[in-house]
Amino acid sequence: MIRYISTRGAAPPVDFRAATMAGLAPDGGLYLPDRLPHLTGEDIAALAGLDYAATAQRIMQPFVGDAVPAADLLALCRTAYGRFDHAAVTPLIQLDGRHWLLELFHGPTLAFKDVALQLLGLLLERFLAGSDRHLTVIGATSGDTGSAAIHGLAGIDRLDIFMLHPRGRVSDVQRRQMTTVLAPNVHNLAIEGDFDTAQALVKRMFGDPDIAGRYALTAVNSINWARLLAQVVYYFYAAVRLGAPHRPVAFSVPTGNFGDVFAGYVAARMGLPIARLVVATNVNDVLHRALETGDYAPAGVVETATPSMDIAVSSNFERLLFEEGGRNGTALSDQMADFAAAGRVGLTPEQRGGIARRFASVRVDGDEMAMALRWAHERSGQLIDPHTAIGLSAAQRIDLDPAIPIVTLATAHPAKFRDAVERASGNRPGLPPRVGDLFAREERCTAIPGTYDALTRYLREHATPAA
Ligand SMILES: N[C@@H](CCOP(=O)(O)O)C(=O)O
Repeated sequence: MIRYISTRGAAPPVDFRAATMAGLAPDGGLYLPDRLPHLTGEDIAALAGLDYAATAQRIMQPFVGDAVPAADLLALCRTAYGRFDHAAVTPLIQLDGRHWLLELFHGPTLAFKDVALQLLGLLLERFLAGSDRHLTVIGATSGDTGSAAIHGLAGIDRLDIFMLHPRGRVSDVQRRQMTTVLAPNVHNLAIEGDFDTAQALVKRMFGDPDIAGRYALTAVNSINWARLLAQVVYYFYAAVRLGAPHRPVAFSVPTGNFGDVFAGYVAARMGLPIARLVVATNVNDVLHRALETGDYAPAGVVETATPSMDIAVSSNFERLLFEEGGRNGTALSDQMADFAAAGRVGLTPEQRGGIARRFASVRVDGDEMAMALRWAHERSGQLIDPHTAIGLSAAQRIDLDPAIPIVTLATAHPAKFRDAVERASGNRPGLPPRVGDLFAREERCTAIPGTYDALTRYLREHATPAA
């Protein structure tokens, strides 16, 4: 059975249930499976006959093991993906002979995060039902994770969620999707600072014995392995529909925290013929620079029309460094300590070589994003969101055999970023029926300074201790 090990090598291996409920490993590392199951060409071809929920169960079961029996996992997937308003759950849209969009935004909060967080909510609810524990979910969001997590976890018994977003730096739709959920277990905190301020505060809490010892903390950001696992599924689902295993497919992924594209890497390592994974960044380009130069050196973040990607420190890059560094927890732990001390770290030749075999990267600025957005609109009559346009622009510029189809992950519905879409295209997307009365709903949110003291004070006043 698959066990979960920490990238930092100093935490005991655990099963899927424990890894999911913990979020982050106790040594500060990120959980990864101790081995990846391999799918043969025949296994992959057999996925063609399955719908989305059945594909999800088939891909995830080896990772989940007996933490959830097969029939139950399938039922959870049917419930989670039954909440999407497209029969294909994640439909593929063709733009031209080569370019495709994989629409991941048909869930309750109109972003790809729903694919994982609808299921994660159900998994946490099930795991809690079989225990006498209370969980405190603590998360940081630049807009999409927060709304998807809140919609996945609102109302769950014995679970509270504290979601930090950078005040004034998320779109009005993103904010309201969070702050209009008034369930008593939901706490929205608007902090002074940017997403990295919020993410650093959250990570610090996990390493603080005073806090982590008092509350059973868990994470719903992509540092939680279960988030990524659910995202591996749509790479298989899309590639099979485009001819895998007989034809390789490339993916272009707009990314900030490296979670979504790392899920594609996992799919490739499991045997899916992925010709290339394109890391598409906006001008906050730490990932592009790391891939180009081998120097992982976060810099200050500037505000852009693609706020979900306005991130300096990319949490899941640690997972890639672990995988491509020979899965050596001690070496990775030293590398991360150097990173913490110097604020930058050099990749080893082994890491650079491994990464170059699977990934390419493109930095896309605001004008290039707007051009891709307009191109998609002219080509398909469809508005795309600015993050998707970053991915599409990168896909158009990548040097790849033209016979290989390239799928851009359409990570959010354009209505989530109405102002930016209108600025780029002159067209304002309407709000889909799902969120039609969003602007008439009451909001609840607490503004706090972006300091550890302010956050822990709030938590002590509002969270439930573990025992
Ligand atoms: N873009 C994200 C930032 C957090 O990413 P996650 O995938 O680690 O949850 C957001 O929308 O909040």
